[in-house]
Amino acid sequence: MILRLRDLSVRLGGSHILQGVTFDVPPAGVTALLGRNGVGKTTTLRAILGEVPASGAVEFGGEPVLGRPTHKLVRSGLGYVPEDRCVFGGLTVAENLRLAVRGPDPDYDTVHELFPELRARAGQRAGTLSGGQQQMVAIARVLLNRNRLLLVDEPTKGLAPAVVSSVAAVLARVAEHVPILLVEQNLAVVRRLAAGAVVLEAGRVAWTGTASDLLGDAGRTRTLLGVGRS
Ligand SMILES: Nc1ncnc2c1ncn2[C@@H]1O[C@H](COP(=O)(O)OP(=O)(O)OP(=O)(O)O)[C@@H](O)[C@H]1O
Repeated sequence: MILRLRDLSVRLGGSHILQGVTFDVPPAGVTALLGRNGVGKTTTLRAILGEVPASGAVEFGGEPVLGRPTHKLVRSGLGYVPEDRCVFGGLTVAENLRLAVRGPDPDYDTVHELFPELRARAGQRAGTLSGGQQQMVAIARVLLNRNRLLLVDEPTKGLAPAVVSSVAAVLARVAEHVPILLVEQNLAVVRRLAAGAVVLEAGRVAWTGTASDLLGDAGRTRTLLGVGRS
């Protein structure tokens, strides 16, 4: 397993947000982290990254990492694509990418192959890009560096269907080389990308299994996620 969470608990603002989250992420493919709004998916990613104080245990690549500073985790190969994308709107696409480079040998080949449009728009200010193009910048940024795991938070949120499909296609290609823990509300995207699924409910793991077992059972999907088949 590339990532193991054991009894992860987070208290924020007087609320017990994560109440003992335990699951594993295998070293290949996409694992979906699912659940209704507000169950603690983003908080789980942020706790793994050390962005919020947490108790319990997190093992990344076999090493205990809970409490390690975020920048050290990122440097050790944990890539994060946050939900709000966090591109620097006043800087160009090329500058946004350059700022993300960590090592001496950034992988621009992969980035240019996956995102030819970003090369064409290298001089455009990122703030003037569409939401989908900004998401591409956010994903491209982590791919410049070698990662052992990517945490990707709702990459298709707010995007038009055709753009959702291109983001999913890019993530499918990325997942051929690096495992992804993916928070995603769009179940068609989950069905297309994810092998495993972990469902949170009120700060706990309510279900784990294969994505096809989850999504192939309309009753289970409705009970756990509050939605019908998409
Ligand atoms: N810094 C904070 N202080 C207090 N409460 C917080 C804080 N951050 C998150 N929460 C609360 O923790 C709960 C879980 O939030 P989180 O963003 O992890 O949920 P989520 O499953 O990612 O939701 P969504 O699908 O809506 O993005 C929510 O009730 C949220 O309001």
